[in-house]
Amino acid sequence: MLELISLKKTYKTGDKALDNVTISVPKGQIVGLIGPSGAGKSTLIRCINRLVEPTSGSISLSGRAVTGLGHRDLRAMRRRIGMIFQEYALVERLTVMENVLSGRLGYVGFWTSFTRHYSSDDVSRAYHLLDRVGLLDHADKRADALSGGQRQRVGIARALAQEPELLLVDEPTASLDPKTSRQIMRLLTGICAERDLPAIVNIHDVPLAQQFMQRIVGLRAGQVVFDGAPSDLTEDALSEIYGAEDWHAMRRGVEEDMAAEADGIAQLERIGA
Ligand SMILES: Nc1ncnc2c1ncn2[C@@H]1O[C@H](COP(=O)(O)OP(=O)(O)OP(=O)(O)O)[C@@H](O)[C@H]1O
Repeated sequence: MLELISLKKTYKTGDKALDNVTISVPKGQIVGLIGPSGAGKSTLIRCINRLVEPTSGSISLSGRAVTGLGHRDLRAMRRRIGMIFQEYALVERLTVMENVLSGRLGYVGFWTSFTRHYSSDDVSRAYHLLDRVGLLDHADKRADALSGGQRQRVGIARALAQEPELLLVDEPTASLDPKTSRQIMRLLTGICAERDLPAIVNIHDVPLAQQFMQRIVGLRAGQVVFDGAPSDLTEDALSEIYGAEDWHAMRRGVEEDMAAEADGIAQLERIGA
């Protein structure tokens, strides 16, 4: 269980990015964080693993405090939190396998990280994860030879190699086309369900959030203005979160895209492919 209590963040510039955020996320729950640009979504994600230092409030994971930890304990705590980024953050010249194994770096000593001789347990775990994300045949490819969707699969496998207790996911599909985005969301939610892993996903695409998230938290100007099931995300609730921003445009886009995808499948079926 992740617990955030009265979390506040005011940057040195005076920008109030988070204003009294209180939420808890039980094991296995996958929460979509939505809101307009500047609402504080990235700040919230980054406060949880203290890449950004909260101004006040408390954070705990499985009953253990995250706020107030010194350097050493913070490093140990960060192992327990897997992070998946929009831009994948892979090491381009390393192989898929090496990128996944780098998820173990928080656990190994300096010499292992320097020589990159991982234990056979680490290697077999990495193979297992590559199989789960559908990349077993690509283990020896360099990361820069992969498509966007494949790169995000490596990002997911690397985060899981840490054996995290929580996943923080920052706009995982922002650089992907709609069909690949849905495949990635399906993979991510499937993995969280299998492992009873809680996740917070910063997702700017409302229809995608509604389709895949179990719970949605809407932020506006650093405050939680919606917290509920995707089915409760009515037009009024969306107006409350987004104000004048045109979220209708996003919804139209996804409907057109899903219709095109269904059309393509029907055509393939007609020609017997
Ligand atoms: N490093 C920083 N220094 C000063 N202000 C910042 C910093 N990072 C973010 N902010 C401010 O904090 C507020 C919240 O920003 P944040 O990036 O968390 O929002 P967001 O909801 O993730 O936006 P987006 O969807 O555009 O990424 C904004 O007003 C932003 O300008």
